[in-house]
Amino acid sequence: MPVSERVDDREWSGRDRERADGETDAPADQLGLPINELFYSLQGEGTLAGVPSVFVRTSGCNLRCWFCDSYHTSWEPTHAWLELEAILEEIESFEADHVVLTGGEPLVHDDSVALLEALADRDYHTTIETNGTIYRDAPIDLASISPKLASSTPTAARAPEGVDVGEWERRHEAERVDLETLAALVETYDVQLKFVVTDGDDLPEIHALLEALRDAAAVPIPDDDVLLMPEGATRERLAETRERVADLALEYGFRYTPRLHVDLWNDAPET
Ligand SMILES: C[S@@+](CC[C@H](N)C(=O)[O-])C[C@H]1O[C@@H](n2cnc3c(N)ncnc32)[C@H](O)[C@@H]1O
Ligand SMILES: Nc1nc2[nH]cc(C(=O)O)c2c(=O)[nH]1
Ligand code: SF4
Ligand SMILES: [Mg+2]
Repeated sequence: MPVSERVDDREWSGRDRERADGETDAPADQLGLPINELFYSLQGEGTLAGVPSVFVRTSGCNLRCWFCDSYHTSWEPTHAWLELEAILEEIESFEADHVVLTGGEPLVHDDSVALLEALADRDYHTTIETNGTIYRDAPIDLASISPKLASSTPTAARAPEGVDVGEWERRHEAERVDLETLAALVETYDVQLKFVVTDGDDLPEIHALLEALRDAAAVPIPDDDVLLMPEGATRERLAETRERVADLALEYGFRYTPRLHVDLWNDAPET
């Protein structure tokens, strides 16, 4: 049965809820993670686009992008809490060399490190999809960092349908960029910086962020590691944004990344 269809049989304790918001982690006595879905697909984004990979999607995020294409890991987190051994068993049931750990924000969870260590022991290539606000020391082959721009911040006028953004406008805005953390990530790991772009208004902020990060980091950050990704969780929306974003990549000399999985399977779960 797909993990996303399993019902978490534990009560939603206060602690679970906190964890889903990304503030605490799993019970100290068991290694495990809140898993929203676990599936086999083609990497749809970034420099490894097209590579068959197992995706492990943790639940819970410290941010709330208005456009989040994984609503059930951020705005309304749902999950089955799986022990590490069960997660590894499920991963190993697929024929894949690549594992992508994503979320939600996978780095809010202490046990993401234990999972990455277990995957490295088994010789998997690991990619982590992260918003770049949390640093952890772990065996990561590619840190796929997607720093969040001002255009991601939820407001009363720009929120998922039926959602009251409440304190999240302030909280998201306060936490979405942490230069020191970004610098530590780029100094430690092979990285790609994957910006979600809607239109040309996003470019000055990308340039300013890159300039500040290049000042803060002790390693060079070539433009080749900077990718512009069109905003859009559906084929319909991508049809509006992708050509504009491709033109911006050409104009400014950054890479463009498609969202292959959206082209192929639209917004279907487990793709
Ligand atoms: C759901 S996030 C999970 C990982 C992490 N929280 C992050 O934001 O990088 C996975 C990727 O999808 C991107 N993403 C989310 N919603 C999107 C949308 N509507 N259009 C384009 N990219 C989106 C994120 O920027 C990130 O690169
Ligand atoms: N196919 C596919 N590729 C992806 N690359 C990053 C994803 C993510 O949600 O982090 C993702 C995803 O959800 N599906
Ligand atoms: S940081 Fe990632 S998971 Fe969190 S709300 Fe934004 S896109 Fe969604
Ligand atoms: Mg996705």
